[in-house]
Amino acid sequence: MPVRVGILGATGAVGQRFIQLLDDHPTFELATVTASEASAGKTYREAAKWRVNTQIPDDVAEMTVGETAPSAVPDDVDLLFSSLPSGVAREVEPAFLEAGYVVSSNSSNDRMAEDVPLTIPEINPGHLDLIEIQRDERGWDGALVKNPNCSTITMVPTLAALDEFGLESVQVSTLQAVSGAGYSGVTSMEIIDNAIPHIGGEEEKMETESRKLLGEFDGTGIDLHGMDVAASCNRVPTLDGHLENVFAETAEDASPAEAAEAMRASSGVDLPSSPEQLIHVFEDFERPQPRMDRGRGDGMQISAGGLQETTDGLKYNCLAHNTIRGAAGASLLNGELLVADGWV
Ligand SMILES: NC(=O)C1=CN([C@@H]2O[C@H](COP(=O)(O)OP(=O)(O)OC[C@H]3O[C@@H](n4cnc5c(N)ncnc54)[C@H](OP(=O)(O)O)[C@@H]3O)[C@@H](O)[C@H]2O)C=CC1
Ligand SMILES: N[C@@H](CC(=O)OP(=O)(O)O)C(=O)O
Repeated sequence: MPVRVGILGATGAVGQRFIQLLDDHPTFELATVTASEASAGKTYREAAKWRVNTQIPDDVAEMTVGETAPSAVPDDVDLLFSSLPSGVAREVEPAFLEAGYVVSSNSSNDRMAEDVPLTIPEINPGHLDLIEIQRDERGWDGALVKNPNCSTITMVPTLAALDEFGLESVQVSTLQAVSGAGYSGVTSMEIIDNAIPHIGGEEEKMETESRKLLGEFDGTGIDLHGMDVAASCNRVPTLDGHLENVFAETAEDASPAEAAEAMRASSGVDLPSSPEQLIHVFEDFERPQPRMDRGRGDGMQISAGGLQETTDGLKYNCLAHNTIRGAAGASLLNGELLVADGWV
């Protein structure tokens, strides 16, 4: 039996990626789409300014967009994906949880809440057990699970691999694609022939979310990883794919070859959207590059390269597709884990 799913905020940039990724999904069947009051009542084709590089699936194009309220979602929908602006999500997600829905959300609100799992299925699937605590504390039957920020999720799988040598500190500088800011986020006059050395809130997200993702669940909560993380975030004129330069210090010395081996050993998990190998490591120092490598593993694989020793540790580059592995694909994969683990 397929799992019937819905998308909250389905007309937006990330919502469109959800629709693309759900087309022909082996277990999920898209049953409902919601957006703002301005879109509700229109067909999806009328409401969405479609920007993804595949056609709108015919059945979705003719769906009527619903209001983003539990009363507008059919009772037989088992799982909701949320790609609402975070201010909106903060207000409306609780209503869905109180109504008993399981929500896999990409929006940044509540990612650091103590009772909300922030998960990457290949890295910290056990954190889903926080749902029991969440339900006890909040008194709802639903469940809220978040995926991390797109820049955080690009780096964390590589850090998880290096943690076998005892991660102590990480510095990272990002080169983030314009799609991360949304379709109207930066104007062409701002970004062409330019780079912007600030993305509001992004550095703090990388510094905090990475410690939660690599933290230990002790049965009552998450003990944050003890590493220090410092991030510097930059917007550059690429369309999709965040490239990051990472400097890492570990307690035990790791050579570039040992670090590459640890990264290559990071495997995917047995879920439809997980790649077979989580991290592809290039020997070629000119890779990874956004245009050439963001599509690896259908946009779900992390790429790394340029591994070298520094006086204090290692440096390397990593890359991921920010709207697939960094957004819709990450939520979808969390949804697959929720089903596999029996939460849906
Ligand atoms: N763009 C990206 O690459 C990434 C985005 N994110 C996060 O994902 C979320 C969505 O981003 P993105 O898709 O770019 O945003 P968009 O602005 O493109 O889309 C927002 C969606 O939410 C709906 N919406 C807006 N206001 C309301 C409201 N008051 N009530 C109900 N629905 C509403 C919109 O509907 P309508 O069309 O009717 O206005 C639309 O469907 C954000 O939290 C963002 O920070 C995370 C990682 C990457
Ligand atoms: N801030 C990210 C995209 C984003 O919306 O992140 P978050 O999911 O943390 O809100 C970027 O600009 O590339």
